[in-house]
Amino acid sequence: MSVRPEEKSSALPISRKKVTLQRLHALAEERIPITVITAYDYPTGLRSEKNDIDICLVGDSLAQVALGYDSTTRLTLDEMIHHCKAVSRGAKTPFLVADMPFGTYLGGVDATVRNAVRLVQEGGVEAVKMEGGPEIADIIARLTSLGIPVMSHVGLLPQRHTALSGYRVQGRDALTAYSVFKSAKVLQDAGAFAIVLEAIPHQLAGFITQALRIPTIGIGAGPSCSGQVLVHDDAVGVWSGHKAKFVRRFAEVGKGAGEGVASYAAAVRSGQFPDVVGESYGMDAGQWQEFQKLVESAGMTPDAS
Ligand SMILES: Nc1nc(=O)c2c([nH]1)NC[C@@H]1CN(c3ccc(C(=O)N[C@@H](CCC(=O)O)C(=O)O)cc3)CN21
Ligand SMILES: CC(C)C(=O)C(=O)O
Ligand SMILES: [Mg+2]
Repeated sequence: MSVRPEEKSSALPISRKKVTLQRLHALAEERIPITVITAYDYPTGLRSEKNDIDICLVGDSLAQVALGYDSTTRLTLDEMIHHCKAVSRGAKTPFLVADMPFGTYLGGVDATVRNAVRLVQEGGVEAVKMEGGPEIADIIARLTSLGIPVMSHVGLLPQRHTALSGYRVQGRDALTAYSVFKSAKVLQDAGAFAIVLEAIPHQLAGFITQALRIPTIGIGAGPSCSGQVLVHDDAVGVWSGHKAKFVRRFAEVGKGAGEGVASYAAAVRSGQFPDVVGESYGMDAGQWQEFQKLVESAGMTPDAS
């Protein structure tokens, strides 16, 4: 299922039909790169809807990007559901996936099923994503068997940054590369419909993509994956925190937005804004006189001298 840049041009006619699992597998088989972007609220969900995104991911990166926490481990299930509700009102056509927040799939199979059901039922998402390897394979198998599709996520696991002593590229030596590959295989066999490969060497990502039946979605994993994902705020240049090496900014919205806010404040301070809004906001002279009489007869003349 690997995708070579020179093969990417033979694109199928873009379908604006609802993206389904079947469609995602067809894209991977045809070697048409799958486009994935995160969304955290209604406007970003709507942006993925309007710009032909295949998968919209309510990533737990929203902890840092949208809520200002210092780690994704701070995000609660209730907070995630709140954001999923907003995104799902905007992103109707993309396949909608939510990250299961840290801790919500670590308390056993039954508790995990309850939490995933809440994301689907209350949050309105179609599938869940979870970070980890063989240690969560039984949970993935259970959810899949119950009809909740699962996207898995290996390589750099942000929810484990403490255990991993930071956000580090994974699989750079033969042994850890083999372990990432084995994990991917086990997760596929457990029933995952796709797998995120985060921050691993491009050769390893290409190898895994060729070896698996399910699509691989890369972030910092090179061009050979079946698809790519980026954090929305990284892609449009809004995120002002740490910029990982794999990030490319496709717009500078943060700069433009900052200039807008600064210009607004300057215009208010200088009296350049606002103008008098005439016409529909106007009061005719007669009504204005009536108003003044009402104020006077109520003895409510202004205090100001
Ligand atoms: N804005 C944003 N973008 C993301 O991609 C993202 C988040 N936030 N928050 C949740 C996780 C955290 N992620 C991260 C965070 C840091 C690095 C990072 O600093 N990577 C180093 C690797 C250094 C190395 O191992 O040599 C880098 O410089 O790219 C990578 C992914 C990915 N996710
Ligand atoms: C970057 C993607 C893969 C993610 O997990 C997130 O945004 O939380
Ligand atoms: Mg995540």
